[in-house]
Amino acid sequence: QDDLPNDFDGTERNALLALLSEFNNPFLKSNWTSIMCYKNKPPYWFGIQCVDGRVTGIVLENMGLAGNIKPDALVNLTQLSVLSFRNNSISGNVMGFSYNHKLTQIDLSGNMFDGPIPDSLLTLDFLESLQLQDNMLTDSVPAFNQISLREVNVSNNRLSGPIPNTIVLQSLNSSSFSDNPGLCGPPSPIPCTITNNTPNSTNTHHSHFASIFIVVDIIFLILVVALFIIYCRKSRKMKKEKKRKLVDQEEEEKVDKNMDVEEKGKLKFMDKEMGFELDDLLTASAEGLGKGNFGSCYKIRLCEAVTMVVKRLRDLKPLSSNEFEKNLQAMVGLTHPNLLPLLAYYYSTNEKLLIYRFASNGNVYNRIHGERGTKNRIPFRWSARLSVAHAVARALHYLHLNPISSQPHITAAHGNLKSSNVLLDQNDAVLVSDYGLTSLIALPIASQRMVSYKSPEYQIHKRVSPKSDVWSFGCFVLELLTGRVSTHGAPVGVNCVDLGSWVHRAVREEWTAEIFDGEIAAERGANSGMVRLLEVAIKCCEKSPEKRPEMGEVVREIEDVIEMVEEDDDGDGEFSSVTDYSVPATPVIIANGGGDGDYER
Ligand SMILES: Nc1ncnc2c1ncn2[C@@H]1O[C@H](COP(=O)(O)OP(=O)(O)OP(=O)(O)O)[C@@H](O)[C@H]1O
Repeated sequence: QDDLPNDFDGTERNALLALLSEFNNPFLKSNWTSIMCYKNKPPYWFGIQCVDGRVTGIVLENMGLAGNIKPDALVNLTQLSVLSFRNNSISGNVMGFSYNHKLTQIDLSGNMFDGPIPDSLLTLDFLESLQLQDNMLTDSVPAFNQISLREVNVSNNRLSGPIPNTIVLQSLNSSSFSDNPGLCGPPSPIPCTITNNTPNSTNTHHSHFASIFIVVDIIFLILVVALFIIYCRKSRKMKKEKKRKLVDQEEEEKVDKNMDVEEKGKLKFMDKEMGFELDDLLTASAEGLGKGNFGSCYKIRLCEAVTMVVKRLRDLKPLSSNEFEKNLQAMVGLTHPNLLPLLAYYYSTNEKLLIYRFASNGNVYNRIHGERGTKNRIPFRWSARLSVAHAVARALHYLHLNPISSQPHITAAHGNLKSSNVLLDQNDAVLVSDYGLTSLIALPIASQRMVSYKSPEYQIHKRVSPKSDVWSFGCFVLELLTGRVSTHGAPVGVNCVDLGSWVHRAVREEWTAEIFDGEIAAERGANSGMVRLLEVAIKCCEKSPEKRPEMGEVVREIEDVIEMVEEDDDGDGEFSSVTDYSVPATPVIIANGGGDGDYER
């Protein structure tokens, strides 16, 4: 098996051979033959890195490669993480990177690339190093601002215009931008001056105009000079005064500006200072956790014991700093053991960040669906699922009892409850995240992307309420019970099921036993508890909000189920941990395989 070539349909091999044909390099031509990569063996082709038979790196440095690379040369190399053509003689425009989201390092330095730096580089969320120095690149520097980006060098090119005012670019050394005659503004020492270059035709027109009135101008000038001489002494005194005032004013403006920069550069802590600042987050090592509906999350390791998560928000309403702050400060005082607390936030015109503690055992979506069918799968036991349902119900109940004060108009307290927003910390404590953000998001975007807005009442009456959270909770519990991916919150491209309709149909047609995830259905004595929890979930998913229970009632019903399960559990009463490695007991009833939905979206 290990020796099998794994060439991913040959598309990656073809992409590399297309590159080879551009370079016309005899050594590569003789080397890049036969099988490119074998599964679990080092790659056979020079300069190519593979993992599991997929191309993850192209490193062809100092090889005298010449020729042009096509703009779409990399589209089929979707697993690419490292790309280096350093010190060759490659010319033409830089290729596009729109399909290479895994790229972390790009080095095209020391070539003859010309034309603009492609904007597709801005979409690489995990890019850490970008080396473009010593080329002939023109136009402006794109507004790079990926948090992961630690090194950028565009020196010795033909770039021009002001360096964009992004946190990432502004934190670089001026040497990263040196030797670009047209580049200006900080961090480069060359200031940007406003040029008033009038077009040629206008110049001609002006000179013609000037020649007609030249005599008048001269007479006027003589008069002015005469007047100037007469009033010279008096005006000198006035000028001095004016100049002193201007200097004072400039000094004041400078102080204001510095204060503004200082103000912008600070994190606002919700409760207490945490002993780190924005700079610490920006300079520490960062790892992408994933892209959500409202931004990307990064894991930032500040030191051995402290790991934070920075959520970089996008698609927000246009909010002023005060409005943004007011919305977040309204969450101060929300404390519940099952709510992930917001620790700090950051606002500037271009950047809005939220800072949370890192929950090291990941999210419940991965816990339910991750590693299915592999030996790495850790069974997610029935009692652990019941504990998660209980904790999430308690968190929602707490949110419903403590509405966020600045948001009386936002009636769904969470608004986006789904399994990827339920996290597990190192002790498997359940932490509901992403609450309290509804008021930051414009309604059209919220209605497309947030779970509460997928509820029947929003579809029909364009209304959400705390009962929409109850509906989202019902869908979440159905996901826990069935092991099937719910439509509401499934990642793009994953098979999923409208669980509410699917379960109703299953109950109506009396194939109830097939509802439960095979992994839990096989557990001894679990059935009656699972059926009770299923009934709770079905009630929560009622089409009419009025028929759904309040969260307090849901908590009580789940506690009844827990009590029943503990009694049935031969008196041992121990609930398994969410990451329980123990093997399930004897199988009892038929069940689905979990994971792959029969009904696609
Ligand atoms: N504090 C945290 N600790 C650990 N993982 C986290 C933390 N916050 C977010 N994540 C993970 O980072 C990834 C991206 O999270 P994010 O909230 O941006 O997107 P999402 O939950 O997939 O969708 P949405 O934007 O709709 O909430 C998810 O896998 C999420 O579980």
